[in-house]
Amino acid sequence: MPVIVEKKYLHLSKDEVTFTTESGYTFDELTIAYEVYGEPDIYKNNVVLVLHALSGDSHAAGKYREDDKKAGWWDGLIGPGKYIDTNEYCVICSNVLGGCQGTTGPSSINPRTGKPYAADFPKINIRDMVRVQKILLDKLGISHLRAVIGGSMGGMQALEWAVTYPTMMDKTIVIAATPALSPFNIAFNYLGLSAILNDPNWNGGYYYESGLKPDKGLSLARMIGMITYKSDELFDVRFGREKDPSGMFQCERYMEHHGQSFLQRFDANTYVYILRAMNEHDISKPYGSMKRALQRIDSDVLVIGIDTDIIYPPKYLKEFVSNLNKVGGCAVYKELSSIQGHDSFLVDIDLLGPIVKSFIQQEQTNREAKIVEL
Ligand SMILES: CC(=O)SCCNC(=O)CCNC(=O)[C@H](O)C(C)(C)COP(=O)(O)OP(=O)(O)OC[C@H]1O[C@@H](n2cnc3c(N)ncnc32)[C@H](O)[C@@H]1OP(=O)(O)O
Ligand SMILES: N[C@@H](CCO)C(=O)O
Repeated sequence: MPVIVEKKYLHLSKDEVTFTTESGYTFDELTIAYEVYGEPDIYKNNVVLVLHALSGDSHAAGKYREDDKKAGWWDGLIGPGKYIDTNEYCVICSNVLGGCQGTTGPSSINPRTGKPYAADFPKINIRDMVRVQKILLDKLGISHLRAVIGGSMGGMQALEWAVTYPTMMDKTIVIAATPALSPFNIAFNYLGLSAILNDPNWNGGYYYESGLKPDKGLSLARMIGMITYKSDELFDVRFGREKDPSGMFQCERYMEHHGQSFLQRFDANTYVYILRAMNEHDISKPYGSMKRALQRIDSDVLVIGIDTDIIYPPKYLKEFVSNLNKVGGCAVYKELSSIQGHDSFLVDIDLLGPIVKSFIQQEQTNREAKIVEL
């Protein structure tokens, strides 16, 4: 029997919104889409905040209806008796600011114009996303987190959480992400951005009312992204050089499928805003140096790399762990060995799950003892 879950919305009206982006825009209204799995304990001390990646959403686990074709994107990890056991923990996941799955984003109606924000949506960054999640937790009365966890852009948010609100969580789990986005990733993102921005229907982002969407650009951007989330070995094993009856390579069909199906669930403006937010990701920015940013981290940190990840190679993740420990942090590195590439964290749940489970359950390091040791 699937766990039936409900998507909820926190709507903040003009009188209630106090959120200003780092770029200086104050929203007149804000909606945050979120889901909750499990129950908070009486002290609300068992909450795990899950942060989604680029194309994810608040639907991390369960099904909305029994006959849904698919469950949430981390359903293998989260649920009763699963690695993040919702009999023990209360898991919360929300759609990011700028998203297109219920939280205010470029396709939402701008109350100042009565039309979608489109390119009038303000510039956002990963810290803005995190500050909006903090508003949600405040409204839910949650002031302490057992853990924050996320992969890829979710890992960037987890890091920002650890630096921005360092005493709020016991544990931070960062999967396949780095403290600042690498130039290699920025270059790949440039291809995705170029695909959308050069689509004849782009119209500077103001395409909602024309009925003509920049679908070609968005599907090309997704296909470019998909290659970076996989691995050479995976494609070799899965598709080889096989063709379908029409003469198309299976790997080409696969790309085509993902490019087309993305159009059913994603908005081109959200893609552009989120890629730009990822490009700016750098936890050191508000603090003047990486060392100062790392010194703020107070939680135990688990960093998980993937040996075949071409966009977040393990060497950067190990370097981050080493730098954090050098400034008195308490970080460990674990690696998944998988042919799945970057997407391993979404696919290899039985490799990832035991590592996550034991880390969340472990006692938090005694920080006072640590300070004395230093
Ligand atoms: C952390 C986050 O929040 S991310 C949110 C989750 N992300 C997504 O849902 C994004 C879309 N999905 C994906 O990227 C992947 O499905 C993952 C990463 C979630 C899982 O990866 P995998 O289990 O390897 O799935 P895979 O990459 O094979 O994709 C399966 C799809 O490809 C299709 N497919 C597989 N082989 C072929 C082929 N030769 N030709 C055409 N289509 C193919 C399948 O029919 C299936 O289609 P469907 O998704 O429409 O049902
Ligand atoms: N494949 C995942 C991870 C990207 O980093 C996604 O689409 O969000």
